[in-house]
Amino acid sequence: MNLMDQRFATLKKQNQTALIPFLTVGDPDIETTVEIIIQLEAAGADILELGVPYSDPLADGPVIQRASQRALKHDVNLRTCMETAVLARKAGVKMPFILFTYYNPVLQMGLDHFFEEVKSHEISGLIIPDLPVEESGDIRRRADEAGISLIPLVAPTSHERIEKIVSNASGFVYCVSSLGVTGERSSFHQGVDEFIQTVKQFTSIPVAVGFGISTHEQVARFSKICDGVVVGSAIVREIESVIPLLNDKNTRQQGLLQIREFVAQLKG
Ligand SMILES: O=P(O)(O)OC[C@@H](O)[C@@H](O)c1c[nH]c2ccccc12
Repeated sequence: MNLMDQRFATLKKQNQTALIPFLTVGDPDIETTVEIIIQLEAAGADILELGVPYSDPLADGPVIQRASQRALKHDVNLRTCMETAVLARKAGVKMPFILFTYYNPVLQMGLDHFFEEVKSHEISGLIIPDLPVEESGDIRRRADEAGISLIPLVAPTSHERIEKIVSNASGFVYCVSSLGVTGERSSFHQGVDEFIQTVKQFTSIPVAVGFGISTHEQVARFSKICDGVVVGSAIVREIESVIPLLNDKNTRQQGLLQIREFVAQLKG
C-alpha cells in the first residue's frame, strides 16, 4: 500500500470522501505553487493532482489551457513538477501526490528515466489521459515496479470496455463525469450516477469522479456515491483570479487565504 492507498483506507474508515484538487504546477510560479499546496491541505484536500503544463492539452478547457501557458513561461517541465512534490513534502505537506501528465513529456524523458525519477520524488499515483491502450500494459508494469498507481480514466461511453479498463487498476478508478474537455459544468452526462455504479461493480479499489465539479453542492452529491471527488478548473480559476494579489507582497497572504477559503467551502 502506498501513501495514496493508505489515505483512501483511512478516509473509508471515517466514512469520508477524498477531496482531490488538481492544479497546474508553476502557475503562477513554482514558489507560489508550493505555498498554494500548503493552503489546499489546510483547506481539507486529501490527495493532490499535480498537473504538468503542456503546450497541447487537448483534453483541457480554456481555464487549464491558460494555466499551462502561464506555467510554461517559467519553463516548468516534468522534472520541476516532481521536484515541486519534494519541496511541498519538505514544507510539511502530508497528502499523497498524483503526477498528472500528457504522454508526450513522458516519452521525451524516456520511460526508463521517467520511472527512475518518479520513484524518488514523493509521487504515489500517475494519470496520463492520452495514454494509448496498446501501451498501457508496459506503463502499468513499470508503474507497479516503481510502487506507484497508474490511475485509469473511464468515460460514460466506455460501456463494454469498463471491465477491461478497470480490471487490473490500482490506486483508484477515475470516472469522467461528462464528455468533452475539462471545465466547470452546471450539469453532467445523463446517467452519470448509473455509470459510476456500473464501474463500482467491476472493481474493489476506490472510485473517484471528476470533470466539471465546482460547487459544494456538486461535491456533496458525488460524495454520496464515490470515494473521491476531483476538482480542477474551478480551483485553477480561483488561483488565476488572485494572481494579482499573489504577485504583491502586501496582498500575497490575502490571495493565499482566498484560495484556501474557496477550497474549504467545497468540502463544507
Ligand atoms: O477541471 P475539471 O472540470 O474540474 O476536471 C478535473 C480535471 O481538471 C483534472 O482531473 C484534469 C486536468 N486535465 C485533465 C485532462 C483529462 C482528464 C482529467 C484532467
